[in-house]
Amino acid sequence: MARLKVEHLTFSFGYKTILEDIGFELQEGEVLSVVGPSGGGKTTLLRLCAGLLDRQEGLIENSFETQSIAFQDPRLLPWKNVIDNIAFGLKALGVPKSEQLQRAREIALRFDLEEDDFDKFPKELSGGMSQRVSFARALVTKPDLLFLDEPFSALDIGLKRELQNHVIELIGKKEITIFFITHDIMEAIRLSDKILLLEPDPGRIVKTFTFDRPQSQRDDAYVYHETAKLLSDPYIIETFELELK
Ligand SMILES: Nc1ncnc2c1ncn2[C@@H]1O[C@H](COP(=O)(O)OP(=O)(O)OP(=O)(O)O)[C@@H](O)[C@H]1O
Repeated sequence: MARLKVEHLTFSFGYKTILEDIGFELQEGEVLSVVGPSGGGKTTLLRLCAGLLDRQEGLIENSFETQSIAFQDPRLLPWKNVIDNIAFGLKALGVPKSEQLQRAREIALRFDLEEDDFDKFPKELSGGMSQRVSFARALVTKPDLLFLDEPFSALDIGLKRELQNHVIELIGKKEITIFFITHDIMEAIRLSDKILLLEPDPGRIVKTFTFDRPQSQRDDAYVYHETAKLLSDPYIIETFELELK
Protein backbone atom coordinates (compact mmCIF):
# COMPACT_ATOMS: atom_id res chain seq x y z
CA MET A 1 0.00 0.00 0.00
CA ALA A 2 1.36 3.42 -0.97
CA ARG A 3 2.05 5.98 1.74
CA LEU A 4 3.71 9.28 2.50
CA LYS A 5 5.84 8.97 5.61
CA VAL A 6 7.57 11.88 7.30
CA GLU A 7 9.93 11.49 10.26
CA HIS A 8 11.91 14.03 12.27
CA LEU A 9 11.64 16.62 9.53
CA THR A 10 13.31 19.92 10.36
CA PHE A 11 13.64 22.76 7.87
CA SER A 12 15.05 26.29 7.96
CA PHE A 13 15.07 29.30 5.67
CA GLY A 14 18.44 30.88 6.43
CA TYR A 15 18.81 31.02 10.21
CA LYS A 16 15.06 30.76 10.84
CA THR A 17 13.76 27.31 11.75
CA ILE A 18 10.39 26.98 10.00
CA LEU A 19 9.57 23.32 10.77
CA GLU A 20 10.85 21.29 13.69
CA ASP A 21 10.76 17.54 14.19
CA ILE A 22 7.65 16.91 12.08
CA GLY A 23 6.40 13.33 11.85
CA PHE A 24 3.24 11.76 10.39
CA GLU A 25 2.01 9.11 7.99
CA LEU A 26 -0.55 9.46 5.21
CA GLN A 27 -1.89 6.10 4.02
CA GLU A 28 -3.44 5.37 0.64
CA GLY A 29 -7.09 6.46 0.54
CA GLU A 30 -6.79 8.88 3.48
CA VAL A 31 -7.25 12.63 3.66
CA LEU A 32 -4.82 14.38 5.96
CA SER A 33 -5.12 18.10 6.70
CA VAL A 34 -2.64 20.43 8.27
CA VAL A 35 -4.20 23.43 9.99
CA GLY A 36 -2.50 26.28 11.77
CA PRO A 37 -2.08 30.04 11.80
CA SER A 38 -0.72 31.99 8.87
CA GLY A 39 3.04 31.84 8.46
CA GLY A 40 3.34 28.67 10.53
CA GLY A 41 4.99 26.63 7.78
CA LYS A 42 2.06 24.73 6.18
CA THR A 43 2.98 25.58 2.60
CA THR A 44 6.63 24.84 3.33
CA LEU A 45 5.64 21.39 4.63
CA LEU A 46 3.52 20.73 1.54
CA ARG A 47 6.31 21.84 -0.79
CA LEU A 48 8.79 19.55 0.98
CA CYS A 49 6.42 16.57 0.81
CA ALA A 50 5.66 17.24 -2.88
CA GLY A 51 9.38 17.41 -3.67
CA LEU A 52 9.29 21.11 -4.62
CA LEU A 53 11.79 21.99 -1.88
CA ASP A 54 14.90 20.06 -0.95
CA ARG A 55 14.83 18.27 2.39
CA GLN A 56 17.47 19.31 4.94
CA GLU A 57 17.06 17.10 8.02
CA GLY A 58 14.80 14.10 8.54
CA LEU A 59 13.04 11.62 6.31
CA ILE A 60 10.32 11.91 3.64
CA GLU A 61 9.22 8.69 1.95
CA ASN A 62 6.64 9.04 -0.80
CA SER A 63 5.67 5.77 -2.50
CA PHE A 64 2.72 7.12 -4.51
CA GLU A 65 3.24 6.68 -8.24
CA THR A 66 1.58 9.86 -9.47
CA GLN A 67 0.83 13.17 -7.80
CA SER A 68 -0.44 16.64 -8.60
CA ILE A 69 -0.90 19.94 -6.81
CA ALA A 70 -3.60 22.62 -6.76
CA PHE A 71 -2.53 25.93 -5.25
CA GLN A 72 -4.50 28.80 -3.78
CA ASP A 73 -3.43 30.96 -6.70
CA PRO A 74 -4.46 29.15 -9.91
CA ARG A 75 -1.12 29.55 -11.77
CA LEU A 76 -2.63 29.01 -15.23
CA LEU A 77 -0.50 29.35 -18.34
CA PRO A 78 -1.56 32.73 -19.80
CA TRP A 79 -0.87 31.72 -23.40
CA LYS A 80 -3.07 28.61 -23.27
CA ASN A 81 -6.87 28.53 -23.31
CA VAL A 82 -9.04 26.78 -20.71
CA ILE A 83 -8.98 23.34 -22.33
CA ASP A 84 -5.26 23.43 -23.12
CA ASN A 85 -4.49 24.51 -19.55
CA ILE A 86 -6.47 21.54 -18.21
CA ALA A 87 -4.94 19.14 -20.75
CA PHE A 88 -1.40 20.31 -19.99
CA GLY A 89 -0.58 17.53 -17.49
CA LEU A 90 -1.91 14.87 -19.87
CA LYS A 91 0.42 16.09 -22.58
CA ALA A 92 3.36 15.62 -20.20
CA LEU A 93 2.16 12.01 -19.59
CA GLY A 94 2.20 11.32 -23.32
CA VAL A 95 -1.59 10.91 -23.68
CA PRO A 96 -2.62 11.24 -27.38
CA LYS A 97 -3.91 14.70 -28.33
CA SER A 98 -7.50 13.64 -29.09
CA GLU A 99 -7.80 11.86 -25.73
CA GLN A 100 -6.23 14.86 -23.95
CA LEU A 101 -8.92 17.14 -25.35
CA GLN A 102 -11.73 14.71 -24.62
CA ARG A 103 -10.70 14.19 -21.00
CA ALA A 104 -10.11 17.92 -20.47
CA ARG A 105 -13.57 18.74 -21.86
CA GLU A 106 -15.26 16.08 -19.71
CA ILE A 107 -13.73 17.32 -16.47
CA ALA A 108 -14.31 20.97 -17.41
CA LEU A 109 -18.02 20.27 -17.84
CA ARG A 110 -18.10 18.35 -14.56
CA PHE A 111 -16.70 21.46 -12.87
CA ASP A 112 -19.47 23.58 -14.43
CA LEU A 113 -17.29 25.34 -16.94
CA GLU A 114 -19.30 25.99 -20.09
CA GLU A 115 -18.51 25.19 -23.72
CA ASP A 116 -18.41 28.95 -24.41
CA ASP A 117 -15.56 29.29 -21.94
CA PHE A 118 -13.34 26.56 -23.35
CA ASP A 119 -11.52 28.83 -25.80
CA LYS A 120 -11.03 31.66 -23.31
CA PHE A 121 -7.60 32.62 -22.03
CA PRO A 122 -6.85 33.06 -18.30
CA LYS A 123 -7.07 36.86 -18.44
CA GLU A 124 -10.70 36.54 -19.59
CA LEU A 125 -11.73 34.33 -16.64
CA SER A 126 -13.17 35.28 -13.25
CA GLY A 127 -11.27 34.22 -10.12
CA GLY A 128 -13.70 31.38 -9.47
CA MET A 129 -13.45 30.11 -13.04
CA SER A 130 -9.65 30.18 -12.91
CA GLN A 131 -9.77 28.23 -9.66
CA ARG A 132 -12.01 25.59 -11.26
CA VAL A 133 -9.65 25.29 -14.22
CA SER A 134 -6.71 24.90 -11.85
CA PHE A 135 -8.54 22.22 -9.87
CA ALA A 136 -9.59 20.40 -13.04
CA ARG A 137 -5.99 20.47 -14.25
CA ALA A 138 -4.84 18.87 -11.00
CA LEU A 139 -7.45 16.11 -11.20
CA VAL A 140 -7.55 15.33 -14.92
CA THR A 141 -4.45 13.12 -14.67
CA LYS A 142 -6.18 11.02 -11.94
CA PRO A 143 -3.27 11.40 -9.50
CA ASP A 144 -2.79 8.85 -6.72
CA LEU A 145 -1.78 11.64 -4.35
CA LEU A 146 -3.25 15.13 -4.53
CA PHE A 147 -1.68 18.08 -2.73
CA LEU A 148 -4.13 20.88 -2.03
CA ASP A 149 -2.76 24.21 -0.82
CA GLU A 150 -5.83 26.21 0.25
CA PRO A 151 -7.49 25.71 -3.14
CA PHE A 152 -10.93 26.79 -1.93
CA SER A 153 -10.03 29.89 0.04
CA ALA A 154 -10.77 32.46 -2.68
CA LEU A 155 -14.11 30.92 -3.70
CA ASP A 156 -17.64 31.94 -2.81
CA ILE A 157 -19.56 29.59 -0.52
CA GLY A 158 -21.53 27.90 -3.31
CA LEU A 159 -18.51 27.13 -5.43
CA LYS A 160 -16.50 26.05 -2.41
CA ARG A 161 -19.17 23.51 -1.46
CA GLU A 162 -19.42 22.30 -5.03
CA LEU A 163 -15.70 21.58 -5.31
CA GLN A 164 -15.62 20.09 -1.83
CA ASN A 165 -18.46 17.77 -2.80
CA HIS A 166 -16.50 16.70 -5.83
CA VAL A 167 -13.56 15.84 -3.58
CA ILE A 168 -15.87 13.97 -1.19
CA GLU A 169 -17.14 11.90 -4.12
CA LEU A 170 -13.57 10.93 -5.05
CA ILE A 171 -12.78 10.12 -1.43
CA GLY A 172 -15.90 7.93 -1.22
CA LYS A 173 -14.73 5.92 -4.20
CA LYS A 174 -11.32 5.56 -2.52
CA GLU A 175 -9.82 6.87 -5.74
CA ILE A 176 -7.48 9.37 -4.20
CA THR A 177 -5.24 10.25 -1.27
CA ILE A 178 -5.11 13.89 -0.24
CA PHE A 179 -2.64 16.07 1.64
CA PHE A 180 -4.54 19.26 2.34
CA ILE A 181 -3.54 22.48 3.99
CA THR A 182 -6.01 25.07 5.16
CA HIS A 183 -6.70 27.83 7.69
CA ASP A 184 -10.31 26.74 7.79
CA ILE A 185 -11.07 24.25 10.55
CA MET A 186 -14.62 23.62 9.35
CA GLU A 187 -13.37 22.76 5.88
CA ALA A 188 -10.75 20.45 7.36
CA ILE A 189 -13.43 18.66 9.42
CA ARG A 190 -15.67 18.25 6.37
CA LEU A 191 -12.93 16.57 4.34
CA SER A 192 -10.34 14.92 6.57
CA ASP A 193 -9.69 11.61 8.25
CA LYS A 194 -6.94 13.20 10.28
CA ILE A 195 -6.07 16.81 11.14
CA LEU A 196 -2.60 17.84 12.26
CA LEU A 197 -2.40 21.06 14.23
CA LEU A 198 0.77 23.00 13.37
CA GLU A 199 1.90 25.50 15.99
CA PRO A 200 4.10 28.30 14.56
CA ASP A 201 7.62 29.57 15.43
CA PRO A 202 8.96 27.03 14.83
CA GLY A 203 6.31 24.87 13.16
CA ARG A 204 5.63 21.82 15.32
CA ILE A 205 2.74 19.37 15.31
CA VAL A 206 1.17 19.75 18.73
CA LYS A 207 -1.97 17.64 18.32
CA THR A 208 -3.65 15.20 15.92
CA PHE A 209 -7.44 14.93 15.63
CA THR A 210 -9.08 11.95 13.90
CA PHE A 211 -12.59 11.59 12.43
CA ASP A 212 -14.15 8.20 11.86
CA ARG A 213 -17.43 9.05 10.14
CA PRO A 214 -17.18 8.67 6.31
CA GLN A 215 -16.99 12.07 4.62
CA SER A 216 -20.13 11.38 2.57
CA GLN A 217 -22.09 11.06 5.83
CA ARG A 218 -20.85 14.28 7.42
CA ASP A 219 -23.87 16.56 7.34
CA ASP A 220 -23.82 20.18 8.50
CA ALA A 221 -24.91 19.20 12.02
CA TYR A 222 -21.91 16.87 12.37
CA VAL A 223 -19.48 19.44 10.94
CA TYR A 224 -20.79 22.24 13.21
CA HIS A 225 -20.72 19.98 16.25
CA GLU A 226 -17.14 18.82 15.61
CA THR A 227 -16.04 22.39 14.82
CA ALA A 228 -17.44 23.63 18.12
CA LYS A 229 -15.61 20.81 19.89
CA LEU A 230 -12.30 21.68 18.23
CA LEU A 231 -12.72 25.38 18.90
CA SER A 232 -12.90 24.63 22.61
CA ASP A 233 -9.79 22.43 22.54
CA PRO A 234 -7.01 24.04 24.61
CA TYR A 235 -4.37 23.34 21.92
CA ILE A 236 -6.49 24.99 19.22
CA ILE A 237 -7.21 27.96 21.51
CA GLU A 238 -3.53 28.44 22.25
CA THR A 239 -2.24 27.84 18.72
CA PHE A 240 -4.74 30.20 17.07
CA GLU A 241 -4.63 32.60 20.06
CA LEU A 242 -8.43 32.47 20.35
CA GLU A 243 -10.12 34.43 23.11
CA LEU A 244 -12.61 32.52 25.21
CA LYS A 245 -16.02 34.15 25.67
N1 LIG B 1 11.30 31.10 -0.02
C1 LIG B 1 11.32 31.57 1.23
N2 LIG B 1 12.41 32.19 1.73
C2 LIG B 1 12.45 32.62 3.01
N3 LIG B 1 11.44 32.50 3.88
C3 LIG B 1 10.32 31.90 3.44
C4 LIG B 1 10.19 31.40 2.10
N4 LIG B 1 8.97 30.85 1.96
C5 LIG B 1 8.35 30.99 3.15
N5 LIG B 1 9.15 31.63 4.04
C6 LIG B 1 8.82 31.91 5.45
O1 LIG B 1 8.52 30.68 6.07
C7 LIG B 1 7.48 30.86 7.04
C8 LIG B 1 6.39 29.85 6.77
O2 LIG B 1 5.77 30.17 5.53
P1 LIG B 1 4.64 29.24 4.92
O3 LIG B 1 4.18 29.89 3.64
O4 LIG B 1 5.12 27.85 4.86
O5 LIG B 1 3.49 29.35 6.03
P2 LIG B 1 1.94 29.00 5.94
O6 LIG B 1 1.57 28.37 7.23
O7 LIG B 1 1.66 28.23 4.70
O8 LIG B 1 1.29 30.43 5.82
P3 LIG B 1 -0.10 30.85 5.11
O9 LIG B 1 -1.16 30.14 5.85
O10 LIG B 1 -0.15 32.35 5.33
O11 LIG B 1 0.00 30.49 3.66
C9 LIG B 1 7.05 32.32 6.93
O12 LIG B 1 7.70 33.03 7.97
C10 LIG B 1 7.55 32.75 5.58
O13 LIG B 1 7.88 34.13 5.60
